[in-house]
Order: sequence, then C-alpha cells, then structure tokens
Amino acid sequence: MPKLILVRHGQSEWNEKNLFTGWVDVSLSKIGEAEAKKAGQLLHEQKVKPDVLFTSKLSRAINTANIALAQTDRLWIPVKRSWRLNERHYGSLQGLDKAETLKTYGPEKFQTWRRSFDVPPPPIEATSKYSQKGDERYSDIPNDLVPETESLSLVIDRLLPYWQDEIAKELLEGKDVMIVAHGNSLRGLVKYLDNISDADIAGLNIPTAIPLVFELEPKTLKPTKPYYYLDPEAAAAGAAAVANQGKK
Ligand SMILES: O=C(O)[C@@H](CO)OP(=O)(O)O
Repeated sequence: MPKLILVRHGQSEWNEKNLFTGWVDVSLSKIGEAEAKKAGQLLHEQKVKPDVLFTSKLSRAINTANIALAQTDRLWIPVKRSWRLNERHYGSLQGLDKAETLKTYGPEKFQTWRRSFDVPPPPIEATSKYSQKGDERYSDIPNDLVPETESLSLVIDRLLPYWQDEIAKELLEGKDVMIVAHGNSLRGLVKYLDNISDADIAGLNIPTAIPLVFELEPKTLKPTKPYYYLDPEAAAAGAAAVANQGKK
C-alpha cells in the first residue's frame, strides 16, 4: 500500500517573527532546523522510507527535506521541485506582522484572509520588494501568471494538475512519496484527499515539521484510513499554536 508522507517545513525566520510569508523565500530559524532534524528522526525510528521526494521551490521546504532525509540516510532519493507546491501567495499581506494586521483589520477580516476558502487577500504591487514577478526561479511560469495573491481555492487549482501528472504517477507505481511543502499548500492537498468541505477546511491547521502519513489504496489512491502524525501529541500542540497566530 503506497504511503504519502506530508511534511510542512520547520519554523521559518518569519514564522518566528509572526509575519505573513507566502512566496517570500525566507530561511529556517534555528528552531526550524531542529524541528526538521526531529522530523527525520521520526521517519528513521518509525521506519518510514520515502522512495521519492517532492518539494516546493522555496528554501525553507528544500532545506527541511534535506535535513530530515539526512537523519535517515536517504538524501539520495530522486527529487522534483515545483512552484505548484509553493505556499499560498499572500498578496499584499506578505511581510506584514500578523498581530498588527489582526489589530488593524479586526478578527473577521483577518480570519477571512487567513482561512476562508475562496477570498484572496488584496494583490501585491509588482514593484513591492516582496513580489515574485521576474524571479528567475519562476521562469517556467509566464510572468503575468506569477501570482499577485491567492485564495486556498486558487492554490488547489494550481496544485491538482501537478498531483495528477507527477505525484499520483509515483504512488500508482507503488512508491512511497514524501512531499515537503507549506501550511496552506498541504491544507489544500489534505482537503482534496479527505474530501473536506469548503467550510470545514478553515479548522485544519498543519504544524511545522511533523510527518503526516496517508496510506492509500493502490489503484484509486483513496485513503484507506484516517491520516496520522508520527508524533500525534506534538502535532496537536503545533496545530493549536498555528491556529492562534496573531493573538499575541
Ligand atoms: O504566512 C504564511 O505564509 C502562512 C504559513 O506560515 O501563514 P498562515 O498560517 O497564517 O496561513
């Protein structure tokens, strides 16, 4: 039965500072590096052995994957990277402090921007230092299609073709696949796999760097049982902390 292992990157420097991040390419914090190492130790201890790796194009995901795989002596597995696994583009919120944004705009707007299904935040200006227009790493996307903002719904729209064309293909060959990506791109994938409603997905938060495992039916790739975390207690605490971001 193929396994799908989802890992959100470890804490980033902007997670630590409580800033909206999206497509801005920030580094892991020291805590994030330690979390990535712990993720790898969990894989090793529980004998979870990915055959192939997918990451976004953002350093925090790439470095998390490398640190984790080093712990289980699997740095050698094949890897593919795509912008389609990137974090949700947070529009003009990129770089803003979450607590200040909550104070300025109020809880309703803040929650709508963070967790509604289909309301994107206001778009970022192409001239902003946090815009990705013209960034060489996205030269495979026509420049006018480099996002200026995204809702979760738009993230799912750009993620699913990649799931179908690249990721599902490996799983259908019986390989165990690890995806190291981001809070919201992984929320989109879990929504799709578990058929979570547009309303209920608001309540799902994914903690940093705790491997989450789906066991899939080999032909249909439907989950055969609920997904589980390799460290369920730490995952529950981590998810609650993500849900409460901004309220400090
Ligand atoms: O800032 C972001 O890009 C994301 C993930 O860190 O934040 P949130 O959990 O608020 O969607």
